[in-house]
Amino acid sequence: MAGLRATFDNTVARHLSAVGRLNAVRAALDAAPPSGPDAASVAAETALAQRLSAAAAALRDDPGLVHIGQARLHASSFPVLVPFIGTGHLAFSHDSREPRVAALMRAILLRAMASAQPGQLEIEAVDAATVGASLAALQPLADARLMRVTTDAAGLERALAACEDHVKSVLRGERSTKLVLALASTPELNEDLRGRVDALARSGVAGGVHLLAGGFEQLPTAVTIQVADDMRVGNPPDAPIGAAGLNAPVAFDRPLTDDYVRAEATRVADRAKAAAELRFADLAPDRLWSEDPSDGLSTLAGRDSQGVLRLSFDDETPHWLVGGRTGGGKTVFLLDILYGLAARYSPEDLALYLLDFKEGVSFTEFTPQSADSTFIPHARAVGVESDREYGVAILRELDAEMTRRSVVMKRHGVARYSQLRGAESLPRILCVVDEFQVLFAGNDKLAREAVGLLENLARKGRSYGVHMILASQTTSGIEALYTKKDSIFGQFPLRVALPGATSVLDHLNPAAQGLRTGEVVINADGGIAGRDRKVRFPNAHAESELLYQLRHDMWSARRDAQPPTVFYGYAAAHLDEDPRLAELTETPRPRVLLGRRVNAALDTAEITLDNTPGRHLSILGADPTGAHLLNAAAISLAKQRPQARYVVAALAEPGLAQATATALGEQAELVAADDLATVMAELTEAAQPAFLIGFGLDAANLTMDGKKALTTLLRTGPASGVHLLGWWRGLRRFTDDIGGSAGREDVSCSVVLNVPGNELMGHFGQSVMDWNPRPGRGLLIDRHANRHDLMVPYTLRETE
Ligand SMILES: Nc1ncnc2c1ncn2[C@@H]1O[C@H](COP(=O)(O)OP(=O)(O)OP(=O)(O)O)[C@@H](O)[C@H]1O
Repeated sequence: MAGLRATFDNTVARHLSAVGRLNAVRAALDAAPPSGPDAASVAAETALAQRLSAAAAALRDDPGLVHIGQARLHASSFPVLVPFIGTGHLAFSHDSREPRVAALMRAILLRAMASAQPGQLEIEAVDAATVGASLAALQPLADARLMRVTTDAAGLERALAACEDHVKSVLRGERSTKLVLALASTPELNEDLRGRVDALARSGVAGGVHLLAGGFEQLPTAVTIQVADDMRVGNPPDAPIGAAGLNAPVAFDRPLTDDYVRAEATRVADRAKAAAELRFADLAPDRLWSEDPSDGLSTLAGRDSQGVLRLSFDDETPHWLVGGRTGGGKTVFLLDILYGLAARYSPEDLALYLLDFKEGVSFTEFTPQSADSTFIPHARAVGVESDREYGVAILRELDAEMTRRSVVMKRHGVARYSQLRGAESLPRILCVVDEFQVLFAGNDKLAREAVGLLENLARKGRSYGVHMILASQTTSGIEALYTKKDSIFGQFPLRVALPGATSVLDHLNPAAQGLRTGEVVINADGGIAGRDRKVRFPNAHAESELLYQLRHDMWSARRDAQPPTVFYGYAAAHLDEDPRLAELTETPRPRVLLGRRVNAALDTAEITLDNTPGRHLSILGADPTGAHLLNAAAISLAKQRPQARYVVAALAEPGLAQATATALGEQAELVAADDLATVMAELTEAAQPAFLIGFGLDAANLTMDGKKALTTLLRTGPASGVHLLGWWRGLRRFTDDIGGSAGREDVSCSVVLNVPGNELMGHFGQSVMDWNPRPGRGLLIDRHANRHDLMVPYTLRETE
């Protein structure tokens, strides 16, 4: 209300001032003799013209007045200023087909834009008769989105609608910016359109809209400029100063050259662009971690002419959906948001779970690196080029966290996260999944689980302070969500459309068309048309020093925040990095460390070799990783069973087999292929703790006796501490060697490498059907524990 009153008062004051000025001009002119260039009247006119010139000079810098030319009074002349922005409208009797009108309009628009505060003025222009040519020199303003030029009837309608919206929002006190409707030349105006133009003219000044209208003899409350050989300026017909107008011919100013107009327009556009920019430095608050997450998380997303846009994760907009083509700025936008949030909320109040898959954003930024061991202390888990399994594991973790929170909330008798904050300060959780559609790839059991988890998180997350950003660069990615379960889509009211986004907004909403790098459309109404705000967001990449500084500041203030668990999908895993290795001590129930499990904890993939039947390990598949696994297994065993006998059969990868024997030390024996059967029988017979480590057992040329020695060892060995760890490069040979399905339970642990799931089912059952072999991954199957885990097998470094 106060805003409206101030605007009204201001308008009245300006109006009165303009009236005063015009009356002064009129009085001076009326005082001059109407004609007769006698000496006395020439002297009087000259004096008058001088006074008017002085007055005009004093007013020249008033941005509300525009200079249109020199009025001639017989032998003298004075500048003519007419009120415009903030006070009234200007109409010309001719449209922009008249070159003098076109030139004057260009000059007036340029001056108006140049003297407006950045972001305070926009131009809607219509030029049908010259198809935009009369305003072409102002193109830099159009490029900078300060001016929109349309050339047809549909464009005129849209421009009128934009002006009407503008008036309404100014009258409602929602904005105070100005809009110029420049009708350089209009298509044929029917009664309805003409009525709308008149209505805008009548309400426009109070509503912040000013008309610059070519081809209008009459326009409510406008000063009309009659273009004839000698131009005359008329008053608004209903203005209190009368209808006589300025009774003097006015010579137009010499037109500005197109080059000059273009250069000035470029300068104005650049200035506006710089002023509309939100800097990365503006994202962080003055004081780190000073905001309270009880009612939601919020941060700055960008800026437009209306000012800065703040976005939230709260009950209204609990989750966001982000789309944009590759190179559209998704990484930068997400960095802006995540750094903005991390700078506002402490790690006790905000926990980040960040997942990226191969084709999109990388969250390495948040993790400790070899060159820089700092990290963002809010990050709890980060998946860089993750496997789907890791993504689903994190979603499971978050789902379990919601269950935990529901128990805590019940205990405190509250139903919402915000109420819980009074009793317990659990952090709000933000989980970002970039290229989330990867989770659905394959349409298998894992995909179905992912859909179920996402739906649950989307539906219930807001109550438990768990929020999500799902991002995708492809239409099919976004549509995948819709086709999976449209109920998920509805849980994402906040849509973020970056350049190239096609299906994030409603399909009838064209707002994301033509977006440029650094621009984003935000729509908090599920993407419906008309609820968009287009802002520019800071380029975090261009401010790497600030980024570095902020990360270091947060890291220094981290208190006891631990580094995140990080899963680098592309990285190999090594036994010597496993903290468990150092903890191993002598035991009759040794654990075999094999790799890193691809789960939320990223813990060790291991099996225990105790004396229950079947405790042997088979490694299956031609992938040479099999040899590396045997090496890791042997080294972990040697620490726990130093007194046992170790026999190494080097039937494949002899170099690694030899290196393994060497690593085992003195107690290791290498056995030749021909002696294998004998040694197996001997180990079974001796019934002393022993491990047979077979590299390439498929190459063993076993006779019937040899096969028997093997199956006997498998069946009876574990009871006396005799275990086989063998690598078969083919599944068929392995199943034959163990006696087919009859021997199935005799080897209860396996690591499958490059053997596809459909081939495994015969031996391992339906549950392994979806196993999809890929480099650097294995499937650890423990029949006794009835589990199978995806793992990254331990391998030796290339230099080892
Ligand atoms: N706000 C911005 N202002 C100016 N340039 C920007 C802005 N945001 C991004 N860019 C530029 O656009 C390019 C692409 O940005 P970004 O890496 O974020 O895209 P992306 O969509 O994540 O692409 P990809 O998926 O291929 O990694 C970068 O060179 C970046 O500097």
